[in-house]
Amino acid sequence: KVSDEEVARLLAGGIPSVDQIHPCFSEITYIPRSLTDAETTTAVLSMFEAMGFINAYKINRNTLARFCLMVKKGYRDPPYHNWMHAFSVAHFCFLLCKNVDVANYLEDIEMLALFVSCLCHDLDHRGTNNSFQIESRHHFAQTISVLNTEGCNIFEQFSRKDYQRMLDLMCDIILATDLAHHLRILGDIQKMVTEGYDFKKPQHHTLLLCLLMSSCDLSDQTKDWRNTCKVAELIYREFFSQGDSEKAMGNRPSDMMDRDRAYIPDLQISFMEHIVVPIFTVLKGLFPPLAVLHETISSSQSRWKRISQKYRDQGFPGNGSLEFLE
Ligand SMILES: COc1ccc(Cl)c(-c2nnc3c(C)nc4ccc(C(=O)NCC(C)C)cc4n23)c1
Ligand SMILES: [Mg+2]
Repeated sequence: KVSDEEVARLLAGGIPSVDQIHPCFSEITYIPRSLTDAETTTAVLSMFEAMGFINAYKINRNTLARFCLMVKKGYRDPPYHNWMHAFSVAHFCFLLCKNVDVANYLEDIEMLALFVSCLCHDLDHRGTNNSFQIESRHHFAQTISVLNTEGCNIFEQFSRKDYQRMLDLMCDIILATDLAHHLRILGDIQKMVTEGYDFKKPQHHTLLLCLLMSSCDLSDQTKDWRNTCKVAELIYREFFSQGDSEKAMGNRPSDMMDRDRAYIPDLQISFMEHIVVPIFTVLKGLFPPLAVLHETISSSQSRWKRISQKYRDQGFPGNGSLEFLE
């Protein structure tokens, strides 16, 4: 699946510093989707290097390059849940590592597990989300199969104990990307922040890893309005094609997936209110420097409300089309 030539080509120029990828690459406002697909694989290597993982964990560069190429190939090409999504999720994890003192909250191995889980968390996503099926198990299974591929196991030099810990961490983190799981533990996360984070409590580490994974998974919402619109366009293109195939099978899709019944502004208002805002509110509680992200999200939320009102007043059919995205 990954040729020696591809690996050699990726490593040919050496691993650039993140500032060579882009001077603003480590800033909280940087938009990872601005990079071209071709630049992303090198950028992943640069992030591994910048976070000190290559030296700290004696990761073999050839193995790392092959692993990254293998993960990238492990993504299909639906409108949203593709490699660019995984890359942007991993970039936000890098931003957290560089802009917040996570080292006071998590062990290094937990940070590495989070970053690798971000890269792999939606592996082989088909662009559909059958609620009855816990797809996150499949994404974790795919992660294991990448690690078991010849020349791709970036953790092969780990002790048996550390290797087992890494796999347990990635399993917990990737299974946490299921939104239903997130909604179940949100109360515990909020309680943890109110009580005060306790580094000595393993449960606090697990809850924090789940919170950080969810915030990375939704980090598109922390960028500018143009990015928010672009992402909404991709998400609903994916949702509506699932709805179309459900109709073709004679089933009635949920409103969210039905291009004839979805009213996108209201769906986004509800998604922001129930999922995005609570996550970044609790994140701001833990890490005050991230308050700026909460402000961005709140302004997007009010912008969706203005759009919703405007198109209601104009008797907008709300037929799921996206031309309202000014
Ligand atoms: C963190 O895990 C996921 C998994 C899958 C997706 Cl698509 C997303 C995601 N990422 N960006 C978005 C945006 C902009 N809008 C969304 C609107 C609705 C839903 C959705 O799944 N609603 C049903 C649920 C609440 C029971 C997800 C949306 N979403 C995040
Ligand atoms: Mg995802």
